[in-house]
Amino acid sequence: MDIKQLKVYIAGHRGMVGAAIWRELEAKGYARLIGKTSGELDLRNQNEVRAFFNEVQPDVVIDAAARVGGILANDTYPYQFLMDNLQIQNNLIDASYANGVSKFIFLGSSCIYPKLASQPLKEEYLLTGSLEPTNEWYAIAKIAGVKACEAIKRQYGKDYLALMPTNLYGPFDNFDLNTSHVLPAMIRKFHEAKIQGNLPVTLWGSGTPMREFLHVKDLARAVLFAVEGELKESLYNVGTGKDLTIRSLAETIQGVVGHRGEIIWDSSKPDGTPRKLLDVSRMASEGWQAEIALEEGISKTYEWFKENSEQIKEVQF
Ligand SMILES: NC(=O)C1=CN([C@@H]2O[C@H](COP(=O)(O)OP(=O)(O)OC[C@H]3O[C@@H](n4cnc5c(N)ncnc54)[C@H](OP(=O)(O)O)[C@@H]3O)[C@@H](O)[C@H]2O)C=CC1
Ligand SMILES: C[C@H]1O[C@H](OP(=O)(O)OP(=O)(O)OC[C@H]2O[C@@H](n3cnc4c(=O)[nH]c(N)nc43)[C@H](O)[C@@H]2O)[C@@H](O)[C@@H](O)C1=O
Repeated sequence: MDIKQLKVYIAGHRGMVGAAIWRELEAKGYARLIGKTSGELDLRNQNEVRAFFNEVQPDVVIDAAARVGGILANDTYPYQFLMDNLQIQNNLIDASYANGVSKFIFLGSSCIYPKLASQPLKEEYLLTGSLEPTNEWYAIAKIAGVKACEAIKRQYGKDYLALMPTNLYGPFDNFDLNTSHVLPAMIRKFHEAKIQGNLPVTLWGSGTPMREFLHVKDLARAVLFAVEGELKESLYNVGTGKDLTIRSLAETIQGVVGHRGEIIWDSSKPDGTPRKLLDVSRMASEGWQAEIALEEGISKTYEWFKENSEQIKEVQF
């Protein structure tokens, strides 16, 4: 059968990641994509999810639905980050298994690895140490998802796997200053400060933590690669393999935006994990690597932000 005729359900297709995967698959000719908003189908509700799978019978499921947010949101709403994510992924994985879905792709996050693990982070470092406290709730849910896919693959030989992306950014990101991740927050803060006459910009923490950033189009390419390929393992890191300090990121974004004011570091806000650089050699050995350089990706995202500033997404809990 032509793989492009498979029914592919993208859970969370309106989010930054789900929408990018939808665009990627659509552009490659996938003709039977399925998506439901959270208003149409609350994935925390097991009965609704079971009924949906019984009716639609997808062949492939991509789980890009989750409770997602930056460091402050994770730290402020531990119960939602733990429970919503467990419920969403358990319902999706179990309904997929029960309905004979042949391929399931689960998206986790690089925060699943121990806070102080050696760098770069290899897949086998999972569960070898304590987690970063600001996001341990979310990380524990994501680890359960990784393990559920691994268990199905091991016990039933099914192609259920987990991709662990590093910090992502791109069009349709969340630009709410309380709940967003750092990169969209910096774009918005520097842009708004610039148009108000280069006012000072306040950023969080010390600026010393290091982070790795992947453009969401690259992640969507990795998901397509996993849909079309037979990846051997059940867990793959997905990143660029390069990181930088938050201070350097700020200077890069300040340059792209053209802001000429002061930067103030608010030490009352958390730094989070000191470093979480992914070892991307496992994905590279399968034949996939990132393509979009950070500065190019930031410039494109800033252009998108300016063109869509009337309708930018602000996710509030
Ligand atoms: N953003 C990042 O930096 C990173 C993200 N990831 C992972 O990528 C995935 C997607 O993240 P991202 O696109 O950034 O997040 P978004 O917040 O942009 O999108 C999340 C999507 O999940 C859906 N969703 C949330 N709760 C429910 C629910 N109860 N029922 C149905 N749908 C629900 C939302 O649907 P609706 O819009 O209809 O409400 C939304 O479209 C997540 O698994 C995340 O862990 C991994 C690493 C980094
Ligand atoms: C993807 C990943 O995302 C989260 O982890 P995080 O990487 O720590 O998150 P972040 O992007 O919000 O911050 C990165 C760094 O940047 C600093 N920082 C400076 N100024 C701002 C600022 O204005 N906003 C934000 N949000 N951070 C700022 C901030 O203090 C921190 O040092 C987890 O949810 C985790 O679960 C997860 O998976």
